[in-house]
Amino acid sequence: MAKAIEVSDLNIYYGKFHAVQDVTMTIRAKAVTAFIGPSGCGKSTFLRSLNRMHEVIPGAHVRGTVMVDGQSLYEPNVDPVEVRRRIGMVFQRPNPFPTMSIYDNVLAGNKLNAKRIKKADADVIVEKSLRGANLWNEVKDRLGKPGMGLSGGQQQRLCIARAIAVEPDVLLMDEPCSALDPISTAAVEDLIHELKQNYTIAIVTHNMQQAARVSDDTGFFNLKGAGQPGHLVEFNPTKKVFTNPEQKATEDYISGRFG
Ligand SMILES: Nc1ncnc2c1ncn2[C@@H]1O[C@H](COP(=O)(O)OP(=O)(O)OP(=O)(O)O)[C@@H](O)[C@H]1O
Repeated sequence: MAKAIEVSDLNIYYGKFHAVQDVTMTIRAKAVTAFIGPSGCGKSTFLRSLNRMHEVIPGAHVRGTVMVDGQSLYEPNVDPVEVRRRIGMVFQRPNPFPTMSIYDNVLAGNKLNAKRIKKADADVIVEKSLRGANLWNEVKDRLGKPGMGLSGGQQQRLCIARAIAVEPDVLLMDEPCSALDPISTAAVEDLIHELKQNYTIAIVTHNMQQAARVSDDTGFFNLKGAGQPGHLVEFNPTKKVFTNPEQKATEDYISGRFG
């Protein structure tokens, strides 16, 4: 079930380095939220803090709160592994498990999270997830073949199938199309559009046309200067950000005057 994420006064650190400062926003359920901004402003760091992926780096920590469905993700009694199941992630480079079949790739997350899954149940999950990722028709006759044998765009949709197979509440995507050709990019963008009917989606993208095409809300992050933390300059409906931004810095960025 799609859930909203409420972020309040979030500060993110790598050891002593303050990477992201004071972010407050609501990421709406069943909508796509894009994060844009120049390199190094903390978009990926912020995205990874939303499912506690950030803290796998030694010394990385946050101050502030991230609430999903009324529960704070950073409370001491919350299991980060469970958080990452509920809030899935798709990365820049498609990363199917190279030795696994397409079928087993889809189930990889389920097998990590559960005990044994009956074959009949597994078949249902695989078909549903591949259909959800718009990949079923292309792979249904070769489910036993390696995931690595697919094209880059198909591999990325396989990774999306793997992410949705565990039925998360939220999908985080970190530049999911940056390694893809335009046709595969269009397929993934279409898929994002369909997935938002059931999921809350947050996406980091360098491509402003992509943010404008796929997202409902956009957050523009910026840096005050080298060595300074990134911060959220503007968070508004995408239409507003791209046609009538509130902040001059946003307008400068989207019109290509810097970044
Ligand atoms: N593992 C890490 N250890 C220490 N500092 C890091 C680490 N990862 C990122 N940083 C620093 O945190 C800041 C934000 O980086 P981040 O990758 O989140 O930015 P970004 O906006 O996603 O950049 P890009 O668009 O280039 O991917 C940068 O100063 C970066 O050098």
